Amino acid sequence: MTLLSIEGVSRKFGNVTALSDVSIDIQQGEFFALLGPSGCGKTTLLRILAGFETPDQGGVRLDGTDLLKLAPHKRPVNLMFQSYALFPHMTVAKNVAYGLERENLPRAEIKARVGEVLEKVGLEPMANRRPAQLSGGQQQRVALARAIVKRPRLLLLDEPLSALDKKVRAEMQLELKRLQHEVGITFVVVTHDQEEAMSLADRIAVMDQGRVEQVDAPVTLYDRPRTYFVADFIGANNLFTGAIRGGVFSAEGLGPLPSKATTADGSAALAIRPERVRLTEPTPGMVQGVVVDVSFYGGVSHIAVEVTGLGRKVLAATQGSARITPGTVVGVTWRPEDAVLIPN
Ligand SMILES: Nc1ncnc2c1ncn2[C@@H]1O[C@H](COP(=O)(O)OP(=O)(O)OP(=O)(O)O)[C@@H](O)[C@H]1O
Repeated sequence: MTLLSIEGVSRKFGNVTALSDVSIDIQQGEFFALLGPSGCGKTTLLRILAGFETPDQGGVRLDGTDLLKLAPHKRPVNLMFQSYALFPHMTVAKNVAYGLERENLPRAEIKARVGEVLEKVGLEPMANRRPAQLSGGQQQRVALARAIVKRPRLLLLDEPLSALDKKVRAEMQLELKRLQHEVGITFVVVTHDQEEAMSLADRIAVMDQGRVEQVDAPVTLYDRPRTYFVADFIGANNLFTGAIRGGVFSAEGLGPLPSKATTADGSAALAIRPERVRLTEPTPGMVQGVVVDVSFYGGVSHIAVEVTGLGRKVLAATQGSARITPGTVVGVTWRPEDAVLIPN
């Protein structure tokens, strides 16, 4: 069931186009991510949903009602900020109760709801502490508790984990996912960190320069990128530009490459993941190159091959430590079905 419909939203600031005809449907109960490089417009879109920004064109519906007509505080939407914005002089419990107290709910109900939420985020034993007496990860949980205690239909999270160090961040990712499942609230998270988006979200909208490039599940974005930008942005990839003629893809400077062309003739790109690249004995007609670097990253090895005629390296990845040394001349190939063709 669609909860949120973003329909043809555009926004300009002077001559900068922050959003250009953005349309996205977000499902009830979904963990959704807006992912893209700095300046792609994701924060602007989040601010439009929260009500701090208005689009020049387009509409936004939540549960079928026009969200843009509602003032920010009237929207069944909560925004969790990057900086947690906790009140330093209030206890954890007070911080969480604050939003409910402002709604003048009965004391008993506030107490029950705060207790329930603190238990969910594992902070009950710390209910009487002040934010300064908590770790970064615990402060994060308070912020989250404060956002979900009001039971919004939609929770917006702006780079929620960027202030945490790597280890705490990994823990909080799992925690966020678990909590989202448990409370069943639809989450929309903004991030420029693709690993974070991939590990958290059910679906991701990849954005670039104010446009939505692709909306899909993480695995689909990885395996079947539909645009050059997505193929390049999500994970490591080897990309070749060229053209499809008569069902065969030929790369500029290299000639035909293994692929199964199902798309029409015309200019296109070919993407092949490093883990799909096979390095073999070179045979005539095969793409060839010289191994220039072998790096072991605990579990996987990355092998860089300077490809003849390309003036550029191709990256291969293998499990374990690679039994190949720099200077070796190799053939570079892959199974045709592993190559992704992206028409221009
Ligand atoms: N209030 C504003 N006035 C002028 N330009 C703005 C304003 N807000 C955003 N922009 C511009 O609009 C574009 C999109 O900005 P936005 O903050 O939405 O991007 P972002 O993807 O969230 O980037 P970041 O990850 O750096 O926050 C940028 O070029 C930005 O400079």
